[in-house]
Amino acid sequence: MAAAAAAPSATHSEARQAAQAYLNERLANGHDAKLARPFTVPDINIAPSFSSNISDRKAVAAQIRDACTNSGFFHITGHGVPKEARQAIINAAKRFTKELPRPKKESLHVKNSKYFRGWEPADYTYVNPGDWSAENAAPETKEGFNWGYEAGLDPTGGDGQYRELDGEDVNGNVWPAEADLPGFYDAVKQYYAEVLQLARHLFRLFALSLDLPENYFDAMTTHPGGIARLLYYPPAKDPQPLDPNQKDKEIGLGAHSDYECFTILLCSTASGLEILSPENVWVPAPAVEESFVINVADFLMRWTNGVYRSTVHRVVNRTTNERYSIPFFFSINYDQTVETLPSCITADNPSKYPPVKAGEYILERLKATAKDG
Ligand SMILES: O=C(O)CCC(=O)C(=O)O
Ligand SMILES: [Fe+2]
Repeated sequence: MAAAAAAPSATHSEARQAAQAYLNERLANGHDAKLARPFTVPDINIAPSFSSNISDRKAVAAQIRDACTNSGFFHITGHGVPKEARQAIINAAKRFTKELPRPKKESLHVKNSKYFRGWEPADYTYVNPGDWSAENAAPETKEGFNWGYEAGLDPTGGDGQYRELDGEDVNGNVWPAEADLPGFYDAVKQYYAEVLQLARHLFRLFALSLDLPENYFDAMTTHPGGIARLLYYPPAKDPQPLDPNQKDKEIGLGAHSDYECFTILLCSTASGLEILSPENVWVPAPAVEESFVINVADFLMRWTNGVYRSTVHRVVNRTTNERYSIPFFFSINYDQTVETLPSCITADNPSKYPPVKAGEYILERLKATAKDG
């Protein structure tokens, strides 16, 4: 059953504690893990998935299933998102970071948003959320700007039913004034429209990959959650090569797993993203030209009863170059309550999770990473 009308939601603490426990467990264990096969981030050309022939679409879906049950990360090429839109959003990230004066950024400060939208300064988040009050707590080096879905960014025009993370009939986005950053909103809109439609397409492939009808998620993504961020990582002051025995001091973004269903990530430069293998080794995600990185996030892991893997990752800029990235975290309609997907329940793997409303789960996870959360 996908939608459960009167089903109770999971408690907030369940969402928070399960996620923290998972992260702790992943960071602490794994040295003895025996892998059935190498941990890889495969390249998947999804061009055949746009074919009218179902067997072509199923062939791509099979590759996605393989990646999601192994590393939980893959690259896609053949996605059809134009180069101009990708360049324009990287440029928008640079302009927001470098051209918007500090007082204008302050007026968009994320601390003023109960939905975590707006400007997130570098010292606002900590490498290990939870220890931010400890004396030696290290701030992350990244700076960012967050926004979410709004019907005006959706090429379908939406269905008029968007609800915020807490179910409110409002939209929590905040934007710089057009006069302060001319053309910024347009670049965001052009890119967001592209990745939103790509995400809906990918969800159809996820459905096939999970032995569900291809349109299984369509009605759940008519006014979906879709938080995106412009991220800036400053050059390393003291660049250090990746070394499992050394403790990195300059962490751009601390170890975490993403919260929603899956992430579509665009990066300006090759290096920086590192993925934690089951043996507890940080593996650099290799850059693939023209590609996006796709990774499974926690809500989908939960929804698939753990069949699909949400994998811990972090970002360390080990170069003296600036790094920009644009993650897009795709969710379903925030007001949708879900139960474990039927194709992921077997006699050996009974449902592990109670029903949960998408927005409530994600809001709780966002609160847990914030300073005052
Ligand atoms: O900047 C990146 O490459 C990854 C960002 C990321 O993991 C996140 O924002 O969750
Ligand atoms: Fe992430």
